[in-house]
Amino acid sequence: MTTATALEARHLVKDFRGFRATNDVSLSVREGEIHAIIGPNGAGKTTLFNLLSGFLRPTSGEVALFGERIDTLPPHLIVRRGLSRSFQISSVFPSLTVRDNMLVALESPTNLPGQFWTPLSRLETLGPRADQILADVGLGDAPDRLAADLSHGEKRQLEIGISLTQDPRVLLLDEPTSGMGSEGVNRVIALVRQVARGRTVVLVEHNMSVVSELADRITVLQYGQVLASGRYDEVRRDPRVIEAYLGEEAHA
Ligand SMILES: Nc1ncnc2c1ncn2[C@@H]1O[C@H](COP(=O)(O)OP(=O)(O)OP(=O)(O)O)[C@@H](O)[C@H]1O
Repeated sequence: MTTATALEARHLVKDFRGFRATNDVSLSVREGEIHAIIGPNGAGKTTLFNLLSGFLRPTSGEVALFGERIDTLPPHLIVRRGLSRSFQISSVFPSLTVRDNMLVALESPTNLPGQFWTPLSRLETLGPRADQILADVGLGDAPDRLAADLSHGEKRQLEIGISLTQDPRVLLLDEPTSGMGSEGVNRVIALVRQVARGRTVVLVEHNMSVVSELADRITVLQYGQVLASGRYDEVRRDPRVIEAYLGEEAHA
């Protein structure tokens, strides 16, 4: 049985005033897999993420979602096609409760056709959906807490919950464990596994133990180029990858 390609980059190039941050990157993410993008600082991971989600336009090359080009679309239309990315914590409104944050996300313009304000009755129908997603991301017992009072890890849970309001087929997560202690990291690993059920996940991640726990396949970037791509256990043995990035860890 062949697996469909969910997300594909074809010869992507991104230049910033003469500096080539993304250099002929081709990458294929299969439907249903967890795919990690790794690489040293400055390798071009964030730039690639921005290209995949439409927040940057490529200088050349293409991005395709389930076989259809999306690199010419604005981000909100890419979301409607089924690709959603977690934003940094800034997408959370600190002065709202956890549940109200979910309601705001559920009634955002990408979820509802053009209406600036939402009638109370509509918000009420969104409530059960908000509660379900909060339960899925492990915040089912915290609906009335102010987002400002959440721990760093809980904010990331809420943030992932917000990206799930779009019910994406492909979810992009940008360093979901950054700044967390081991307890938070373990919680996020479990959460990513849970949200990956029935969808495709692409994540940028620095923590190699998280990558080894979660990723079916990885793509290693260096100097804006793909150094290696494939199954985690194969790629970690690639001498070029050991040399460039994994270092001591790969010898362990
Ligand atoms: N808007 C921009 N203008 C100019 N240069 C940029 C811009 N965005 C990124 N760069 C450069 O492109 C290169 C890749 O940056 P990018 O943030 O994509 O790397 P990264 O792998 O995500 O790094 P990190 O792990 O440190 O987050 C860096 O040298 C960076 O300075």
